[in-house]
Amino acid sequence: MTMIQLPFTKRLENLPSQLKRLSMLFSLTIAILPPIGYWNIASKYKATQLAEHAEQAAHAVSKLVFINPDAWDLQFHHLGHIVEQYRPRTIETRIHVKDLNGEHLLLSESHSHYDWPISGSAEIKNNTLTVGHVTIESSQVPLLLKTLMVSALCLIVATGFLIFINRTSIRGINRASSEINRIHTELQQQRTYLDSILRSTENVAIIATDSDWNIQYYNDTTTRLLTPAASSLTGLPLFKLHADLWRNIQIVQMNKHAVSDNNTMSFIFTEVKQGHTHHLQVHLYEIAEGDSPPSGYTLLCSDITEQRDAAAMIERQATYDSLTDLPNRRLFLEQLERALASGYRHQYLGAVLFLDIDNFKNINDSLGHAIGDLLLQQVALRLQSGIRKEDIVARLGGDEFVVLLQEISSDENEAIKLTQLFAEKLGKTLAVPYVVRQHTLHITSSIGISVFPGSPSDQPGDIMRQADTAMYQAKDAGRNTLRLFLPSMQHVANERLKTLNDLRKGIEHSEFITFYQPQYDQNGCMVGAEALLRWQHPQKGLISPDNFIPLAEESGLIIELGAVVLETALSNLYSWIDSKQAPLSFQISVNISPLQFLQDSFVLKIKEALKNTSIAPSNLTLEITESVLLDNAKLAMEKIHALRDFGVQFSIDDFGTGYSSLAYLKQLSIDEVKIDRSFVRDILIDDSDAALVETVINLTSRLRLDSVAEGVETAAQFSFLKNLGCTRYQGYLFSKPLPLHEFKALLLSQKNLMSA
Ligand SMILES: Nc1nc2c(ncn2[C@@H]2O[C@@H]3COP(=O)(O)O[C@H]4[C@@H](O)[C@H](n5cnc6c(=O)[nH]c(N)nc65)O[C@@H]4COP(=O)(O)O[C@H]3[C@H]2O)c(=O)[nH]1
Repeated sequence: MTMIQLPFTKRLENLPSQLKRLSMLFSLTIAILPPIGYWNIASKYKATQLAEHAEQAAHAVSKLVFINPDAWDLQFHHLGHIVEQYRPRTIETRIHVKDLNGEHLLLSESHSHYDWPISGSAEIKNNTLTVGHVTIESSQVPLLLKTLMVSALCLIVATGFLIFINRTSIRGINRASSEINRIHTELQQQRTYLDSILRSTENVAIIATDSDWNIQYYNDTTTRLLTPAASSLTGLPLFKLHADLWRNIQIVQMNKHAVSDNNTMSFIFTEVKQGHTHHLQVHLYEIAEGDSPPSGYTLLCSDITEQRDAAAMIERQATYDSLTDLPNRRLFLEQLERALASGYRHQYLGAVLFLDIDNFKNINDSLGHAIGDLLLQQVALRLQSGIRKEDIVARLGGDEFVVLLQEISSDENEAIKLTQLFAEKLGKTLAVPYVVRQHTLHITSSIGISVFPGSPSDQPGDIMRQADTAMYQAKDAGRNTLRLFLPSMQHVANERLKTLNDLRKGIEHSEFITFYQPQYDQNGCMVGAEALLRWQHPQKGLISPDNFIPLAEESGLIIELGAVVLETALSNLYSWIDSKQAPLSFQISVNISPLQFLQDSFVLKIKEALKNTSIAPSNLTLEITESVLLDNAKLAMEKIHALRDFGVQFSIDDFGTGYSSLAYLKQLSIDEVKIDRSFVRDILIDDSDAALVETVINLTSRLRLDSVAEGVETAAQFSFLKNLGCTRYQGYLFSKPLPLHEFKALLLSQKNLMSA
């Protein structure tokens, strides 16, 4: 950056002193030259005058010599008379007439003082012979006095001139100079200010050119941003600074109307420097007055690479899932919209596969989110490698994935067949065991398929909903399967959504009540009861748990419901024991859903519930299913141990229906095993069921565990089980699950029976 130079101000500053010197010189000249000139001229004139008079006098004397050559020098009187005639009248003079030997013949004086004389002399001739001289002298003192007077006059004039020059011109110049200096200082300040502004625009290269695109000004950023070859750019044509940028400017100028706003043109220039892509935002301003051609151009270039990268990153974050790097719901819906339009146009069918990992929540909750996340990443990779290039796989969130298959076939049957085959293959690919850290995980998936376009009015949201509905159908059908969306499913999906809303409202309005089903020992004594949930729906009446527990588990609402049952059952037990309706040892069994059990705060919540209701921990039996023990046995056992140490009892519910192995039972730190009612039901007709029940009872007795037979409906079943050594019984033979008041009545009758 260069500062404004004002050379004339420097010269102007020097002007007064120069003028002063000049005027002094001039005054000196005025003071000196005229007197000298006067002196010279006047003295020369006087000398000439004296010489002329001397000449005339000598001539007159020469005539006398001619007449009397021998005695002329004795005729003093006559000589005196002659020379007197030629004496200058205006000045005082002394006339000498001398013979050839220099002897004075005559000395005639008109005045007595002749200091510092000047003289004029002429020869007296006798024919050609010089016989003497006439010399006329005069004093130079009067001339000197006059010269001094002239000098004095000139001095006055010179002094006056000096004073005049000083008073007028020099002061004026000084004033003008200081005014110019002030303006200059102001300009400098403004320039400095502007410079600092220009400098502060660190990321903006500013270049000003003349009308021929030669650089007139540039800031420091220019050299950094455009890395020119030349060290100084001033005067350099713009195309030499950056040939590619120059080409862009030319193109922009050609398409001025398309990109310009009055005299401003903007464009983005992209270049690759050392393997990195850089984006420059360029603003080009024409410097022009009205319609006149531009007198120059200003270019502002700023590096917007970072902003662009950030925008691209934000765009990516908005459209991609950060965990799996798959497209997210938004991007998927956009692609689906395009696929719908194109499929409809070209009469090709496509499909959306809605995929959900079965029981993923259990993995996530039991092994931790980190393992869950790693598993999802592996699932994403398998899905991606299993699709064609033109298909898209996206993650909607959690363990939900969607696959978009485009242009499968123009024939509907063919499209459905191919999609089903593809979905089956995908399901198998996903079922291959995963190794995540030290865990080997087995998963299955439920897949819902929607083939599109069904109707021209189909929107992406409709297709997604249909695939989602089909996926839920697959889940309901026992998981690890796939379902194709059928219009009838929509009704089921709507019902499901409605039930979920009702469920939420039901919790809010305390529509859930607890029933109690008694449990008996071998002697027919009531020793405990199982708390069973019911939904007292305002319109639909009493709803059985089989109709809402699965949905409550899927939606997580089971946690709230489970807490309600636990609290209600414990506080009721307290009042029964307190009122002596039930013995101190009376056992209350409460079902615990896997989701409840997997909660980190589970142990704490159970302890708190017991403390809040003042129930001894040994009165509470928690019924858990085997599945909670399978996924993360270590953590499950830790929780069981913590609560057993506290005194709480544990029961394995639905024993025999899942993966239960009798060997495994040994390692479980539990108190009882509940034999599922499906085995009890057929115990007298199915030998294998009878054998299994017998084995379970034998084992539990050897392990000193209680065995509870569920669903005992007949006396025959009861006696068969009793013979096998089953310790407790629950079933319609004794009582159905009862509402509180009926159960209390049952307790009372039992008490009366005992005391009778
Ligand atoms: N056919 C027949 N059935 C009998 C007989 N004796 C009892 N039952 C039924 O067997 C089920 C026993 O409960 P479960 O195995 O824990 O099975 C329960 C349990 O898994 C779940 N459930 C019920 N209440 C709760 C709860 O509070 N929390 C949780 N997490 N699940 C619950 O719902 C399931 C069904 O409960 P319910 O419909 O009450 O069905 C009850 C009961 O009514 C019989 O002799 N014959």
